[in-house]
Amino acid sequence: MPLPHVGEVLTTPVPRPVSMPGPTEPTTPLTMSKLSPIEQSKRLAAYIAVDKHIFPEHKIIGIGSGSTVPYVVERIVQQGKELNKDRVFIPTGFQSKELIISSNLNLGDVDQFPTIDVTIDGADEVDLELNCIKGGGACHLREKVLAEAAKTFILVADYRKNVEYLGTAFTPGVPIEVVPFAYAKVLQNLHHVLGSRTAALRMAKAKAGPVVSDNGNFIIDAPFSREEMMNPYSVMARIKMLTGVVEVGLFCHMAQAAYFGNQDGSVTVKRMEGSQVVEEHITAP
Ligand SMILES: O=C[C@H](O)[C@H](O)[C@H](O)COP(=O)(O)O
Repeated sequence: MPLPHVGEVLTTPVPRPVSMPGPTEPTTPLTMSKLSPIEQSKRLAAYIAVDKHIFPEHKIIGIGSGSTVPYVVERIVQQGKELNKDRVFIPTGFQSKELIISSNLNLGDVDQFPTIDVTIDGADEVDLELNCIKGGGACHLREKVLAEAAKTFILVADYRKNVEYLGTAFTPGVPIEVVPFAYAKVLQNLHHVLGSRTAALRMAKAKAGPVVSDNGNFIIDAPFSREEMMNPYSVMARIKMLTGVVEVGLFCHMAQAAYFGNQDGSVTVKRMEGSQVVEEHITAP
């Protein structure tokens, strides 16, 4: 599949649920669909990230979680059955597992494939150095394993997630997965030792009691000050030292690039070039 160039008009079939068969679809400019502006920007970021990073030689592909990732899978499906028949897709949780199955893609797991060619995932926020907060959907343990397993780890998001410092727009705090029997002690340590005074157990919305992750664990959301979040690696390391913590939703120095769909139909790309992050804009009218 040819890569889009800066300024190129991207055209694509009108989106439909990936599992829904249909006649040959008309080609419509990406930004002229019936999706809301936010959904359009998510889709734009996802499509360009797939076009730029998922090549025919990539056979083991990690699929992240969240509301942007369905567009990643949609674009992968558009690469065609011939390319996808020899590929294996590794999910980061229940949602992406269902997505892979319903898209008729081959499902695998990271214990069979501990080395992944490319993982593409969403993010709750991404900072200037490509550090990010993940775990707004409680999937960050598996997501981090798949990010580490990947030769290339790519983030996709809409423009609201593109920030200077983590914790700017995503305010619930750092998601922390903890083993259930240790949650009260971890909370106490967060409040009194690490100074996250409002850290709280994440409660379920349509169930009495706490959110339970795909791994059977609880989630704590722990806010930290702007000053502390300017050094997310240090925050992550201190949380990770607390006994009972399984994983922290701060991904530091892991992503090679992040794609943000903008409201004007362009995509902002931040990518590592050596040890520097460079930024460019791709226009997809
Ligand atoms: O646990 C959830 C994941 O880290 C998601 O990738 C993250 O919350 C972003 O999701 P969305 O694309 O829906 O904003």
